[in-house]
Amino acid sequence: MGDKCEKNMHKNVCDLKAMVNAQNKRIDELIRFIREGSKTDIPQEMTWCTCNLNPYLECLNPDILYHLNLDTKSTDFPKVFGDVRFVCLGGTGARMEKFANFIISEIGLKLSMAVELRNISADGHRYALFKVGPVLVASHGIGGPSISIVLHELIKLVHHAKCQDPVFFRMGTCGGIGVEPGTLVITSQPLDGQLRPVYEVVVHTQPQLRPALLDQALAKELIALSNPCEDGYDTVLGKTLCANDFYEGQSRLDGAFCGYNPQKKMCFLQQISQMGVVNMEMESTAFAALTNQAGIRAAVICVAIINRMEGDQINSPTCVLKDFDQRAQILIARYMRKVLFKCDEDNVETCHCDDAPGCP
Ligand SMILES: O=P(O)(O)O[C@H]1O[C@H](CO)[C@@H](O)[C@H]1O
Ligand SMILES: O=c1cc[nH]c(=O)[nH]1
Repeated sequence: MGDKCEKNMHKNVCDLKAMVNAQNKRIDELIRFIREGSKTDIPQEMTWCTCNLNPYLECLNPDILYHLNLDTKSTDFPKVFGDVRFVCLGGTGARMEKFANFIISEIGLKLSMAVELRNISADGHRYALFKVGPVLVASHGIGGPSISIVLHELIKLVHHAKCQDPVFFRMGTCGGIGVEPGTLVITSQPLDGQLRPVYEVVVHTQPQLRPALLDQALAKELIALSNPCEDGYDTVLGKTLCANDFYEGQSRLDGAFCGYNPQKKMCFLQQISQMGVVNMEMESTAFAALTNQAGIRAAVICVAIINRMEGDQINSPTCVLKDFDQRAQILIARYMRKVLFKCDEDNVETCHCDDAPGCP
């Protein structure tokens, strides 16, 4: 009885503490708003501020990031992850491990020969997680629910680690809408299956529509880093349709079920193309909504592995798909070098690499 009472009291104290903290943060925000008023031209949703996060997090001691197999008691988050500046996500563990290896040389990081790249979350058996200096690399599986879970945990990770203004990327594959296979697509606006710029989360039976917003300046910065003549492929900016399914959800004719005909499919693809949609994939709305809610700058870069105007089946040879896979990685590496070494690709001699990790 005494124990139960104590537990209840502890919970009430925790709830009260969380409420007071949340209120204090709101008051701080209000004061800042009154002081700075319209001088502040940074949209609030694009400012990394932990005050947007769940106030109950402060009561968790330890906080267990179950799917990443990490907790704040056995890992010193600020020490291990505090230097993270980029968080890169993609569908599969194997692709993300390759990216982690690629980024080691791309950012001139010197890993001690004795230190092997290690999947930090291997024992969680859900997602892969690698750390390469200031770059955290994770897999997210397929679809909104899967990426949502790993994003909750990664956002908590960067929060607990006190990372400074981290930038998140989703790098993936997609079906192109009227673009050549191999084209790199940077998402300007993700749309859900109903063509709404939102991610729908059902809470207590009620659908909540969260704005699926990406950082437009970051998208433009990435486009500016592409070089179609040298790269040998196009990089385009456009809207992305985020489906909940690979087959019927993307109007394919090759799923196990299909309740429409080829004319209806083409009509749909043309309709979305006219709206400015250039590709389809399956995670961009969740990714944009969660990062936006946390005020984290984020971008989605996917390579088209098929032009859906011309077919449904992915029939490019594995070696071609491997080459396609590298394209988003190359662009993201350019961005990282630009940020870390403060240099333009065209003007390498003006680089300053004082705050770069293990700078050669
Ligand atoms: O290539 P990745 O990043 O895994 O993403 C795309 O590929 C999967 C479907 O094959 C979906 O998850 C889609 O979004
Ligand atoms: O057509 C495609 C290709 C990759 N990923 C998708 O979601 N759709």
